[in-house]
This record gives sequence, structure tokens and C-alpha cells, in this order.
Amino acid sequence: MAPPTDSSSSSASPRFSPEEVTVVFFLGGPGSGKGTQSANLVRDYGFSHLSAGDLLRAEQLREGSQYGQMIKTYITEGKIVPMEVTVNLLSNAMREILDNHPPAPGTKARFLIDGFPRKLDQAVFFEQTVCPSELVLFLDCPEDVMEARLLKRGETSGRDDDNAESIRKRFRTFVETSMPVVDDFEKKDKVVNVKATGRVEDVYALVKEGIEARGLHAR
Ligand SMILES: Nc1ncnc2c1ncn2[C@@H]1O[C@H](COP(=O)(O)OP(=O)(O)OP(=O)(O)O)[C@@H](O)[C@H]1O
Ligand SMILES: O=c1ccn([C@@H]2O[C@H](COP(=O)(O)O)[C@@H](O)[C@H]2O)c(=O)[nH]1
Repeated sequence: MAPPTDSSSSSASPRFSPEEVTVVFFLGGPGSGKGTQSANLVRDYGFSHLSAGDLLRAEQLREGSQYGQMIKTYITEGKIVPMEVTVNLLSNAMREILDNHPPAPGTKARFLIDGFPRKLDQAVFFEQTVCPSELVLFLDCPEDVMEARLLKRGETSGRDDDNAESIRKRFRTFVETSMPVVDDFEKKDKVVNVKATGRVEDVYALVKEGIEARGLHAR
């Protein structure tokens, strides 16, 4: 992985300005459907989708990565990888997308950041050093529904953490560490809260309604 850029210093200004990019954080418990709904949002709203979990899994597998074993352990235990690693991966992925696919003149690039921030310090660090977020989309789903979805996904996903024991740990981390992030953004009136128990297309209809009400329109 490239070494941290200047933006990793908390005294630096953000690497990207909100005039240049729109960042939407996409949160929800494990198995709430973030990845599934992200595909719809990419298709209709012109987002670039960045999944923090996918970036970490790719880094884990990258030959020569100094973080590979550490990431594997954190993921299997359902714990949150130290934020500098994740924020650096996200920030570098954003730079690469902007360089390779610059937005059309007069438009801002849109980034849907899936499964991040999972911890309050990550949220603060990202917004200070990478870019402030515009909105937080939150999929609200009970654990029994998420557990059934994840166990089913685990039959084919090959993921180290789609098993009963890791799922239980991920749920605990979500409640104890990630829900406070959602609560904090709620206080700032930045959260679009969507009930995610219905069929994929019904959840997507609610997602669209919620973000359109906040002024984010299809493109
Ligand atoms: N509304 C839905 N109804 C039924 N199954 C769903 C629904 N949404 C997603 N799924 C299925 O549930 C599983 C988990 O969905 P998905 O991978 O989108 O969740 P996620 O929130 O991204 O999970 P994680 O955070 O663990 O990566 C997938 O197998 C997906 O096909
Ligand atoms: O910001 C993040 C996001 C994810 N992780 C770790 O990855 C796994 C899997 O994440 P998914 O979003 O479900 O793909 C998660 O349980 C964490 O261990 C992280 O550390 N930081």
C-alpha cells in the first residue's frame, strides 16, 4: 500500500473539497443489504462505490502487504481495523477514480462509501483529512433477519466472517461501536433511515425516496 499522504495529518485540510466531490456514507448492520442496494445506487445516481470491507479484503490478499495477516485477524474477529489503514485505502481509491474517471464538467463526483465509518474516531479522521460527508444512508434491519441473510450468503461467499461465530462478533461490534456513529450523525441531522426488511426492490424504493427528499437526484 502507498505510504500515508500528507492528508493523514489531522492538521492538514481535507484532501478533497465538498465543492469537488459528494460523499455519502452507507451504514447498516452486517447483512442489512448495503452491497445489494449500492449496485442500484451506482446504476441510477452515478455513484462510484467504495466498500471499506472490499478494500480491506483486497489489501489482505495483496502480495507483499504488511497488513495482510493483521487484516485477516481483525475481519475474522469482527473487529475494526486501525483507522489509518482503512482511511488511506479509501482516500487513495478516491484519488484513483477521480484521476481515471473525472466527473463531467459542471458536475461533482459522487462517492458511496459502504460500511464506513464503523467507529467514531474513523468518522472524525475521515472528515478532517479526506472529505466531509453530505449524507449518511442507514439500513435498519433486525439481527434475526441479518443473520439468516449472512448464513445463506456464507454458503457461497467464501468470506472468512460469514459463519455463526464471526457473525455474532460482528453484531456485537456493530451495536457497541458502529451504532454510536449513526447516533452521532443523527444529532447532526445527516441520516436517512430506511427500514431494510422488505424485498430488495421495496427497500430500494425507500432508499430513493429518502435520498431524493435530501436533494440527491438521479443522473
Ligand atoms: N432485501 C433483501 N431481502 C433478502 N435478501 C437480501 C436483501 N438485501 C440483501 N439480501 C441478501 O442478503 C445478503 C447480504 O446482503 P449484502 O451483501 O448486500 O449486505 P451488506 O450489508 O453489504 O453485508 P456486509 O456488511 O456483511 O458486507 C446477500 O446474500 C444479499 O443477496
Ligand atoms: O471501516 C471498516 C470496514 C470494515 N472493517 C472490517 O471488515 C469487515 C467486513 O466488512 P464488510 O463491510 O462487512 O464487508 C468488518 O467486520 C471489519 O472487521 C473494518 O475494520 N473497518
